[in-house]
Amino acid sequence: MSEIVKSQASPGDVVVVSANGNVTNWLLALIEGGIPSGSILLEYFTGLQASVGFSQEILKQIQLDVKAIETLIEQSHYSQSDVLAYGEAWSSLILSNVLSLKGCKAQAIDSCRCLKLNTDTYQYPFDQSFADKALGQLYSSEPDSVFVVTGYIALDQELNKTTLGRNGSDFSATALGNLINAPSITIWTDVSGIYTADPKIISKPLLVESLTLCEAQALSELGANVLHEKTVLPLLSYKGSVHIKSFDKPNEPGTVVSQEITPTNRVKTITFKSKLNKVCVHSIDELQARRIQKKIAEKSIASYVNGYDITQHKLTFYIEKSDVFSVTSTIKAMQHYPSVLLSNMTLISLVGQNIRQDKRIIERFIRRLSSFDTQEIHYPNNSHSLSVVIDDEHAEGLLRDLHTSFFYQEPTVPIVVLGYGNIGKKVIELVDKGAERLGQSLNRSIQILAVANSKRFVCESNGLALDNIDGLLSNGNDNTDDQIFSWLERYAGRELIIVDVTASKSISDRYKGFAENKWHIISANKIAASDKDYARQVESVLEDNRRIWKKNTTAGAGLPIQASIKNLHEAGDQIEEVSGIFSGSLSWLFSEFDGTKSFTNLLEVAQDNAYTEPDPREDLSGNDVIRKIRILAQQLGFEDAPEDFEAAISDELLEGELVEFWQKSEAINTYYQGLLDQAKAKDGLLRYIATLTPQKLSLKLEFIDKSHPFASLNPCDNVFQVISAWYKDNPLIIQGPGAGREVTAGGVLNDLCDLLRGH
Ligand SMILES: NC(=O)C1=CN([C@@H]2O[C@H](COP(=O)(O)OP(=O)(O)OC[C@H]3O[C@@H](n4cnc5c(N)ncnc54)[C@H](O)[C@@H]3O)[C@@H](O)[C@H]2O)C=CC1
Ligand SMILES: N[C@@H](CC=O)C(=O)O
Repeated sequence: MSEIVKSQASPGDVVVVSANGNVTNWLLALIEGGIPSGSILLEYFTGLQASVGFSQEILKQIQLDVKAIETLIEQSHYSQSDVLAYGEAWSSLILSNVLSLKGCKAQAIDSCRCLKLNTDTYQYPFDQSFADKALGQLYSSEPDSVFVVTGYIALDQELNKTTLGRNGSDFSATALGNLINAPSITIWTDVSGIYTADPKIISKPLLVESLTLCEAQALSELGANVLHEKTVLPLLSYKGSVHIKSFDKPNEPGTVVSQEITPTNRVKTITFKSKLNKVCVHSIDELQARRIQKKIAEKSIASYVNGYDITQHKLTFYIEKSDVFSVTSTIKAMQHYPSVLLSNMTLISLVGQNIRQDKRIIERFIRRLSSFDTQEIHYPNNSHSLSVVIDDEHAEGLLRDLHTSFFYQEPTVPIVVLGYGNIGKKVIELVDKGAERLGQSLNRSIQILAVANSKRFVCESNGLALDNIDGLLSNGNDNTDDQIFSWLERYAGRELIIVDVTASKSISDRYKGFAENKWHIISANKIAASDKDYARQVESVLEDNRRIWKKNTTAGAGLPIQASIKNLHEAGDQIEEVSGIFSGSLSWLFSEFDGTKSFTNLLEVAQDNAYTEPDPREDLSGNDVIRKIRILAQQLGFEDAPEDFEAAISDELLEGELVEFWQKSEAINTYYQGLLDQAKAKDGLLRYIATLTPQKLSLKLEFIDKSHPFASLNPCDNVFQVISAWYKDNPLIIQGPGAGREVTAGGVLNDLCDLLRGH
């Protein structure tokens, strides 16, 4: 902690400390007779001194203090607060000493010098003028020091030391921050901030980046551990920002709470409070009910789902099991008769500013509850939360269901199509035709929010009308500098699917950003997926954010080669080799090219049929197949094998710009006529064959025999021959069209369905 303070604090900053480790519990145990002496404290601080290296004088002081505490307790001459206050006092002495030893001038300050409560309860506010005077003196006498102030302790109205209850140090910190008008307050804790749900129950929940004050308050009232109700009280009048950060990962951004945060009107987090008991007090009027609630609050006991039934004259609420005795005796002392109706109940609440004003959120919440046997739904007084009570046994299941529903799935999934060429147009046409049926079968509707080509984009938050995208695009917004992404910023953090049907490197370079924005990706574009290091980074961010990257069409268009490899792997097969013809355009060209039409004529037809890449040289050079090989190699675990790739054309024919390429038609035709002649001479066929093994990734232009398994293909077919432990003597063959508008767009739709099903 001292390293964090040293690197982050400047002279004049206030650091509020709580007691080290278990010290408060041990002091309490000493008072209550749970432990006979303070030797455990002495052992602890001796060990701490050895590891942290604070001065021997402080250790001696602590030893004297522990002796004095033992004597006080023996003679029963003590107040509990006085004894408990030692924990924080020792912390502040140790931290200020360690900081000074590290060259950061620091002063230990007793918070009773500056924090005085105005009331005799734990309620805010503290005395501003008392704090101003004390802190003014401190600042003028020690202008170049960091002040290490004891948390948890303050003076009460009669100037007696008092403790501030559970999470008292955080309370002291926000109170002091507010009193001194600090621009920001950081609460250092053992978690990286506030999560969308308890990480002990939900694996890898999402970090909540920011909370409005209303959200923080609602959260704290629902018993959130990181943000206690009292901690939030001073923030109601505080103008700065509060950061909740982890001392283990100080460079991570954590969660920020501030009045400045713009409300998103969405569910930000789901709280979970288990082991609750329901208490009921019958035959009381509303005033008596309020008195009971006030008394319980004064005892610093949290009660939830408080409700007074005017017709039945009864008050009901939930409390933690450990508070039952204290609460029931308090109520009995007020001459009322409480009964404990239910035990082992859990309160689960959605929190987000104004969520109760959103009918869709309420409906979705109720729909999720319908498959669970819940006790009661509660609509708290504020409009920022929505709660349900369920028995402990079924609570985790409900939390998981709600968490998936509210953080990983939108009821209407927004889709953005990047690329409006051969494949993009067909994808939109298929979505337009099939969206309703798709929505029904998946129980989630889909909506295309935006479509872009390299020049223009169109967008509509409520979904574009898909029957006239051409018309819309002709008057669309400028996209020459990828301006669509400025518009898309509003969807950062929300579930959205990017469909990349461009062949663009600049779009591929944005995949990591898509993943960081918590967007799913479906790509037909092969560039990102074929770069193994980049693909790994993208996958890792997506996994952390529980998002999916589907890329089936990047090899074999609509053929299920990637899914088959994955299934065989998962089922335990060992794939030894995958070989075949992976280029749809070259497969078509080598089938059709018999010398009657020129090669470049056929190449133009292949381009019109959308078999080639936007730039057909990518096919002839081998680049397109090389990308497919690299994509499959990653799935096979062969990605580090040496590569031996050969182009399907000579290098000089590829030189220059695309227009120059077409100007070289004659030379290109002569080149391919030469290859055809060679094939005929051998009574063979020309094929561009890829082979993947753990030892080698290769791509070769070959003359094969007419009886070869890769000889009899339909024009444009791809063939994948898989040899594995299970398919050894008789290989698995996946064969069919490997390029074209329908098959590829159909493959993209398949990916979309799989993605929406969570595969
Ligand atoms: N044609 C096929 O059979 C198959 C194609 N693919 C892949 O699908 C992708 C698209 O192929 P086609 O539709 O044939 O290409 P295309 O050239 O017809 O369409 C590409 C579209 O992307 C747009 N674009 C380029 N840069 C952009 C940017 N920065 N932002 C937004 N849009 C941008 C272009 O304006 C164009 O509308 C390629 O990556 C290709 O490798 C994958 C499997 C099969
Ligand atoms: N240009 C590609 C299209 C599919 O990926 C090919 O020829 O196979």
